[in-house]
Amino acid sequence: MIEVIGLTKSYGGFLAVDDVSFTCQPGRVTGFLGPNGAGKTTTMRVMAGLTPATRGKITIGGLAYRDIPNPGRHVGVLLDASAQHAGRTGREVLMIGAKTMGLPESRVDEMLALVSLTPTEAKRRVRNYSLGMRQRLGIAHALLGDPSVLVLDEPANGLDPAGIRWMRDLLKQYADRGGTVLLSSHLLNEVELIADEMILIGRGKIVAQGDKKSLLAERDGGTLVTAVDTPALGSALADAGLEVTPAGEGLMVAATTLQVGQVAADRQLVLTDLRAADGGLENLFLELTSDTQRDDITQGAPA
Ligand SMILES: Nc1ncnc2c1ncn2[C@@H]1O[C@H](COP(=O)(O)OP(=O)(O)OP(=O)(O)O)[C@@H](O)[C@H]1O
Repeated sequence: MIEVIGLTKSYGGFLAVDDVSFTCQPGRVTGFLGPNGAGKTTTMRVMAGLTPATRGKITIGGLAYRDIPNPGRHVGVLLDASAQHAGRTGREVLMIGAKTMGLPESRVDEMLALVSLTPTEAKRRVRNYSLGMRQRLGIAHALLGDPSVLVLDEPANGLDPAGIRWMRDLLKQYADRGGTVLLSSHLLNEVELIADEMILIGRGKIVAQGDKKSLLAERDGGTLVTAVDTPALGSALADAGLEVTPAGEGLMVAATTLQVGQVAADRQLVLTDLRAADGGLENLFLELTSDTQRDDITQGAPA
């Protein structure tokens, strides 16, 4: 379990992360979402002991990262896939990791196979890797010590659609086996299918958090409906006391799909479309972060 407790990180007078608290549970994939510069990487850097917190703390399994013995055996971290030594081969990168953690060479081969880096690719120097290959190598490195917690910053960056699906399946299976996963992204649709829990951050502050279903359910979505005779349906819905507004070809109704379908059935009106207007997570994300976007450069300048 990862616990972030009242984390604040300032650079000079600039607050990059402002009193952030959340928990990542075992068996769940937690998506850490926010626009560019929201504070995701900063939070993860504190998590991995790379930068000290100004206030508050982060514990993993009850301990600060720096206090975990042989941390790679407990926490797999991928913060910047391009941060590897460019002159080393992929295999060498993993071999050094394995030696540091006291793992056998066979573990390196297992991980290379897991992330689909071929023996020929593994012998190539990292400087000649594509971004997608670097991400795969980074994921292999994070998984090397068979940790129970994974912290991944923008792991889908540079992966092609098949690669994104592969990663999604890998992380889901990892969580299904009881692992804790925290992954960040500034692109919602990338994590929408992976994450069970969502932490939305904007301008260093958490703007929403919870499981994906309840985040969506909290919204006053309404129903989008279209009929063969849409004007007749509009009158029927208004007669039933429901609030109706035109929306494209159809109508937006402040009611559930069941209520709308019932009115249509009572009047024997044929529907061509009936769906909950949840707006998708992308809209939720834009809505929740709209007033926390870094569009004010005078506030965005670190001291
Ligand atoms: N070492 C530093 N010194 C000064 N400011 C910093 C430093 N590191 C990060 N910041 C600032 O803190 C803010 C948050 O940055 P961070 O990298 O955590 O954002 P992010 O959410 O990961 O964004 P992105 O999606 O673009 O990666 C930014 O305004 C950034 O410029």
